[in-house]
Amino acid sequence: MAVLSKPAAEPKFGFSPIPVIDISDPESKQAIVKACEDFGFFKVINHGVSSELVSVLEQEAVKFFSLPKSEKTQLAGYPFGYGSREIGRNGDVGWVEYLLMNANLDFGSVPFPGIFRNALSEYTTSVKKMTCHVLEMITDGLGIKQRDTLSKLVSDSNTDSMFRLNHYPPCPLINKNTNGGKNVIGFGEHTDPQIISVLRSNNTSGLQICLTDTSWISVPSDPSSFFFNVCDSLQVLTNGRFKSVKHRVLANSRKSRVSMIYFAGPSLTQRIAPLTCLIDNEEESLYEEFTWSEYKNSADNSRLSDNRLQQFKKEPVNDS
Ligand SMILES: C=C1C[C@]23C[C@@]1(O)CC[C@H]2[C@@]12CC[C@H](O)[C@@](C)(C(=O)O1)[C@H]2[C@@H]3C(=O)O
Ligand SMILES: O=C(O)CCC(=O)C(=O)O
Ligand SMILES: [Fe+2]
Repeated sequence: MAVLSKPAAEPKFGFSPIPVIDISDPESKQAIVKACEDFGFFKVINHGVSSELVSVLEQEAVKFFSLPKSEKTQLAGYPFGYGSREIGRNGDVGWVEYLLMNANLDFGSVPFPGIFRNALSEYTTSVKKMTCHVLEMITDGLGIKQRDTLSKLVSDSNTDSMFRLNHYPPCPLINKNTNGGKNVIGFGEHTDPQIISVLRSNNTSGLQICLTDTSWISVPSDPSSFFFNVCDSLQVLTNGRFKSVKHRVLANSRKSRVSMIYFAGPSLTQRIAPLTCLIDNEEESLYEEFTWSEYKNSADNSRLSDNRLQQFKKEPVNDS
């Protein structure tokens, strides 16, 4: 598979610079805002999501991915269902298989064992609650009076939030003798289009975030924590103050990686534009308004690594 890239730089000082936020402490709200500005990424601890629930969901996901390919592909379909190697429908590939679904699905109706369906339903409910709590800490930290300004965008049962289970099998292509020690891409570089995404994985590393256009840093795995990722729509809502972080996953030669990601998105009709309460008198709005449905359609027609916000950037106004 043509998913090889140059070897990645490892973190430089042997420690991880990724901000760690204790969300049980209300004082953390400024630290979250700073993390969203500097990294577009942070790790959350003391989150209140049951570790038992997480481990049941992971076990059920592992069982699902170990089914014969014919059984898994019965669920195939874009954009909801099982996929293998192909990501999206525009030619992207990775060393990954996945289940992708609307997070507000009636899980009672999906053709999985009861224990899997219940875990999906309880996990998405619990992670959504945590996400709304974090979004409220962010609005507080930004000094926005109405605490639910962001959380209300993702809290309804009609939102277009998504849930994804990814499985990266051990990759035999990673071998110094046969591929010169190059990386194999599990999930290619991209930003997430939604508002905020919440990732949890097993103990296998592979996730990297891009801080500048050239330097990738590895995110040490931590199965008991959640990683929050600022997405494109939150970059727009904050008029570029928060950064939608570019990220990717590298395959591992020996261990499989299982990740679960909740993409908190708005309803299809929601209008996305910089929040007026965040724009100072002299400041210009950097983005044209769009509806989530417009943005999603254009995202679905793009390649993974495309800069999807580019077409919504306003031309700078020249005063002179
Ligand atoms: C190549 C693609 C896959 C993707 C839709 C797209 O056309 C561009 C955005 C991709 C992405 C990245 C974040 C999420 O994993 C995802 C579900 C999303 O909302 O946007 C995927 C899309 C997908 O896998 O369908
Ligand atoms: O699987 C992962 O760890 C990250 C995958 C990802 O970025 C995505 O599905 O959008
Ligand atoms: Fe992503």
